Amino acid sequence: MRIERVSNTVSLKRNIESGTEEQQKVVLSIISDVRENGDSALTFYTEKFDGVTLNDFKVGIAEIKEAYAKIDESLIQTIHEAANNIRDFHSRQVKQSWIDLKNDGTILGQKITPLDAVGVYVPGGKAAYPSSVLMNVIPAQVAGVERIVMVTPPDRDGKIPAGVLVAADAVGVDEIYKVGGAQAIAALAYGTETIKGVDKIVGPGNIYVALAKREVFGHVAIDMIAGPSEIVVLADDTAYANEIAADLLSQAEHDERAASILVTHSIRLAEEVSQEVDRQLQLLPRREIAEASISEFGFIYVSKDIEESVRVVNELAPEHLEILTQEPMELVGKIKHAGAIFVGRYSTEPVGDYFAGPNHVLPTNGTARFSSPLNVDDFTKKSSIISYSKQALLDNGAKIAEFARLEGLDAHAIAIEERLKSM
Ligand SMILES: NC(=O)c1ccc[n+]([C@@H]2O[C@H](COP(=O)([O-])OP(=O)(O)OC[C@H]3O[C@@H](n4cnc5c(N)ncnc54)[C@H](O)[C@@H]3O)[C@@H](O)[C@H]2O)c1
Ligand SMILES: N[C@H](CO)Cc1c[nH]c[nH+]1
Ligand SMILES: [Zn+2]
Repeated sequence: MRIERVSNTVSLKRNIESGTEEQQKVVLSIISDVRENGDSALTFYTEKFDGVTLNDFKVGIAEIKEAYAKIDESLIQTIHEAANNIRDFHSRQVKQSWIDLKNDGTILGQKITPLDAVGVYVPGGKAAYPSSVLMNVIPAQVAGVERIVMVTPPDRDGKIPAGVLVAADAVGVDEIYKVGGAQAIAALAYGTETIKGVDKIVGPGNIYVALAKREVFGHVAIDMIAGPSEIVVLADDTAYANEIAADLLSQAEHDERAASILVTHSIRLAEEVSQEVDRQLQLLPRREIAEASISEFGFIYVSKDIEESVRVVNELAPEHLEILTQEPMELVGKIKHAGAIFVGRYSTEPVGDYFAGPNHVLPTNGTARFSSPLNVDDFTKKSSIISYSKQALLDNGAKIAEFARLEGLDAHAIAIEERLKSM
């Protein structure tokens, strides 16, 4: 793994969300085809990209039963346990509607309402992600969303991976369609004969999914454009090279464009981790993916001291940050930008991917500077409540009318003045 000794420009940005011109064209034409031809376009693109002809996209009870038969009972229990942890964590994010009664009788407030219908995209091309089912569905349920629709691409046998179906069933998703890619996003946004449209689409996916989400944004809401996984490890001399290497590779195996970075002021650790990464790489089943990711987007940044390490981490604004130093908790306050912060040796990143409770759908590509992990608020919206009292209008009406005239909006002012006349 490449070691860099202090460079001034550190960035994780990979500018992949815009895709190539060709990919943009493909996505636009898929979306317009689905808008025009509905289910028959879904059939066409499922044949073309997933290599299977489906007469019915909806997953039935028989398929779910079949899935259960393929998964060990202990694993089903683990899925339930993870779901409980995720539900517990997200329950703490729930915000209440509120009202404020002023002395003059005015009532101001904020009403929080769950979205009516949400579409969850579960990626299914290179790997199956039962954990992503839990991470996307549970916060929507906690928010109170009534209709949750899951879409995911079928395999060449026209099936959905058993783990994905079991996870969906474990949390009570009952509307599941075997369709993936840009065509699934278009169906969720605009609806087809089989799939009724939703209000918001969440969930990660490849470049076709990301471009399609960006394209339908405005007609429906989206959560974020989540790019390939990223991990930054901030470590000092007390950390273990073999553990850091394993953690770096845990994200590298997701995608050829994943980014795995170590930031440390220990040259000894940098050299040991570099060798360990090369050694452990050879043992991985998904070696080709991890190798491509490490060689193109992975590096070790050797800083002057721990302060510089912290500065570099904030500049990177990574999706995942692990702090592996002697007193890791002491550094947490200094981290301004990171999607999820894993503190100390026992908080290896996969603990968060699967089980601890916080969401694993996180901002990537430096967007942790201004955005947050997927959370319950993503599935609600707020309405303001204004109930002005007679006294409040008497006290403030003239000022408001004057303000309206500053904008040249006489009808606004008159709406106030008509009332003041009769008071
Ligand atoms: N951020 C997270 O929480 C998180 C979680 C899980 C996965 N991921 C990421 O999601 C991504 C999943 O990507 P994936 O490809 O494995 O699955 P995917 O489900 O996103 O994409 C598969 C679909 O892409 C479409 N497609 C493939 N080739 C195409 C082409 N040439 N033209 C048009 N459409 C085409 C097909 O319809 C196919 O069904 C990975 O980058 C992974 O790292 C992120
Ligand atoms: N690390 C991924 C998000 O970047 C999420 C995931 C799902 N399964 C394993 N990992
Ligand atoms: Zn992961």
